[in-house]
Amino acid sequence: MKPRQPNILIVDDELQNRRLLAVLLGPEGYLTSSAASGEEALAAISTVAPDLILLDLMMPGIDGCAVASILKANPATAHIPIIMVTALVDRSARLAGLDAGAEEFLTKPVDRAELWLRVRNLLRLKALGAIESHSAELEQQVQARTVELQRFRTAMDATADAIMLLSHKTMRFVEVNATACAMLGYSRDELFSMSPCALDETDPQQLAGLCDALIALGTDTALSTSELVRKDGTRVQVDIHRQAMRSDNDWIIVAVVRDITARNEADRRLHHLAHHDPLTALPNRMLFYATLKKTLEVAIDSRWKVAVLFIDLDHFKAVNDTLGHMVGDELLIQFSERLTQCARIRDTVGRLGGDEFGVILVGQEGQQAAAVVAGKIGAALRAPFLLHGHEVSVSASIGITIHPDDSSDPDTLIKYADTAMYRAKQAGRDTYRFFTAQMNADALAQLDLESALRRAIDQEQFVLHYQPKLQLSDGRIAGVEALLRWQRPGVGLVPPNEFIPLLEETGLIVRVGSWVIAAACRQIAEWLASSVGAVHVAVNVSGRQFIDNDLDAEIALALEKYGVPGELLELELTETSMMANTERTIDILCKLKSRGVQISVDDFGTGYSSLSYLRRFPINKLKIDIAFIREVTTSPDDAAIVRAIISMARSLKLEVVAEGVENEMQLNYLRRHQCDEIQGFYVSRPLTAAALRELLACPPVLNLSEGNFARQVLLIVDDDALMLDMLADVFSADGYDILTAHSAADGFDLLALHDVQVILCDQQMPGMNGNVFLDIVRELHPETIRIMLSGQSDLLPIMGAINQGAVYRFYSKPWDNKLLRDNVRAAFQHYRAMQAMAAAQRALPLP
Ligand SMILES: Nc1nc2c(ncn2[C@@H]2O[C@H](COP(=O)(O)OP(=O)(O)OP(=O)(O)O)[C@@H](O)[C@H]2O)c(=O)[nH]1
Repeated sequence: MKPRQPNILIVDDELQNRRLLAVLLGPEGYLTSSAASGEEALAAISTVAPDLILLDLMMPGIDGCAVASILKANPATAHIPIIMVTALVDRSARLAGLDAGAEEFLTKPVDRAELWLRVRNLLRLKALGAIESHSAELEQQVQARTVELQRFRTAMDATADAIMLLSHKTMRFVEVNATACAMLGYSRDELFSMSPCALDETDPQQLAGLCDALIALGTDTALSTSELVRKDGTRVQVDIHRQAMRSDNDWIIVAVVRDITARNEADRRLHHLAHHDPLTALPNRMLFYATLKKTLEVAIDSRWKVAVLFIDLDHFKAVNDTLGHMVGDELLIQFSERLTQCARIRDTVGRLGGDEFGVILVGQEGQQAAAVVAGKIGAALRAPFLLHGHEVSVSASIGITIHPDDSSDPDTLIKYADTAMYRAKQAGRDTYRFFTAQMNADALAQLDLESALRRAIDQEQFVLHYQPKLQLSDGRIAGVEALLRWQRPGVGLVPPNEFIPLLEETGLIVRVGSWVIAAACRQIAEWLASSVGAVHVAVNVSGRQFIDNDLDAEIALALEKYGVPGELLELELTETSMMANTERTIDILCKLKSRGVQISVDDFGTGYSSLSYLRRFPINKLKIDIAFIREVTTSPDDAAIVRAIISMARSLKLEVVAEGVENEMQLNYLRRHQCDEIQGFYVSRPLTAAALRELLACPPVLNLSEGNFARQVLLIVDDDALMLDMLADVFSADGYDILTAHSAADGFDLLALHDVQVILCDQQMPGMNGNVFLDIVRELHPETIRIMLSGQSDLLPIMGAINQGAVYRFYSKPWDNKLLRDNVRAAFQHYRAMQAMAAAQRALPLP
């Protein structure tokens, strides 16, 4: 290649000089151009930069020094060598030229040889400088590239994904990052030297095909999920993004490889969590349902039977309430383990929610197998559970449905099993029930009843009936309890036990409860304004009314609306509803009490209340549950409970009302034991408002025999009528009220009716003998003095009775009249002494 001819710019204001210099340089192979002034020179240089400038020092306008200064100050022109040409010989002019940046000087007239020499040398020097700066530039570029490469490597190595660059031409890796080495267990060099096919067990042809497809894709990325083999033979699951990139005359396949083991594991765990119950690890309702659906599909094809067991723990809430949720949780865990052991491997056990579990049984037998498993579950629960140091026994109620007998639809089967479980609960729990068509009909009837109840609320089909309560101190009506009745169109009056549980269950009780409060207040106001006057009305409130409603505000509103004083309204709530939400209930009750509203605890004795617990509630009354009143005159246990409740109420300064009193015996017994009020059929059945008005206008006169301790009442019990007469004769002169009974049963009735103090009883009686009778009397009427008369020589049973405290004295027949009379007199004295002592103790202040 021919070297480029250097281009020299001659700047001089004298044409002669310019021509001369051009002539001198031409033969040496230089190209020349010229400028007649400094301004012209600067303009020319800005267009084409010359390789060298011959610059006249003295010029009009911009002189040589100024031109040199301008050029050297500009980085684009600073490298152009300048030879200053001057006629001046003085030193100061040369220095000014050098200061301005000129490299050389030539003196006019110019010597040809000197000119060539200077020009050549300067051009050489310039070329040398250019090379140096070029190589410095190259060096800089290489350094920058190295830094860039290093940065790229570092970035690649710092990437969590493996990055592998594959040459299409050589089918070898040309670059891999540290993550790739760590992921696969190979060093960089090992990866460079091996075939990529070894990593995913493809063959070279497959790999080539893959690369060709990528190249055809252009700039698009392809994603695939695959498994790579590590150096140690283990496998790693990966997502690979691949892209082909042009590189000179080759293609580089860039593969970004992500280890998805952790993600797959997280997906698996998430899937497990979504389908399993975290507490017991059993399939949850969703998976249980899906499994049942699949099982049914297979069963329909293969004519198998499928049984669904719906299992609900009995009284599980009590475990939570008494021992806490942690213990409840532990019970659910241990229960699920026992349940799983009752099923076979092919069966499915799941937790449907709360304390509800399900089992799917598949097989030929259906009903039989289901009964066996239900029995096994019942048996597995017999052994108590040890829960955080507490021994707890539980049972379960189980409902069973069978495909194809009951249904082949998963939803329906579960629903029917639930219905059957409910029946098992109703049958007393700890048992199982198969679903029957009747249950279905009942369930539908239940639904029907529910919608009828909703209509009843909207159409105000409810009425209140009123049952009076009698004050035992004076026999007057103390107040009434308002009882809800449903006048169902086309049906008549529906008994409360047929609809109140459903009102509770559906939550409708809150709306109905509000209606009851308003209706009771309206009725009180109506009576107040009439001749009837003030009547205390008690209404029942459900626990849900405390939770779902602002009960205090609601009652305040009703009292105000009807202008009723709070004192005439009483709320009855059960122990169980008080226990449910203690703090809120106490708060609301305190507010109500401050309005004068009376509070009584209904069905007392059936819940779990303790004395200390009761003290926290602002209550006025306890209502003893009917269950204890029914046999209060014959059952020592019931009598003991009733007496204990009355004495507890006394100590807490609460009034006591007995529910369900049906006869005179119960009335007298309760009266003698200081019960304040009674309610029950013996007083009156529940009445309509109109009937009650009549009753209040003309109150019943009840026979309330006077409790007079001055009277001395002696009860003589003997099945032999002659003996009875003889004994009555013996005491006729002693001034006692003598009662005679021919049997133990008669004796109980008389004891309930009268304030008997001393009992004389024959030992040998048909039915209940004297020993048993007096033993029961000891518990029913512990204050009585009991004397046994016996014609038998066997003293053992009598001694036993004396030792147990049932018998105070014993006499054998025939008796000595005087001795017997003396002893009976002593017995009455003993009775009086005991009563005086008990009264003195009662008078002591409470500890
Ligand atoms: N500890 C605990 N309790 C739960 C859990 N899930 C629900 N419960 C409670 O389980 C109880 C279920 O009560 P129910 O089945 O309605 O009533 P029950 O006391 O078992 O009475 P019956 O079923 O009528 O015999 C409720 O008190 C729930 O608060 C749980 O995961 N852990």
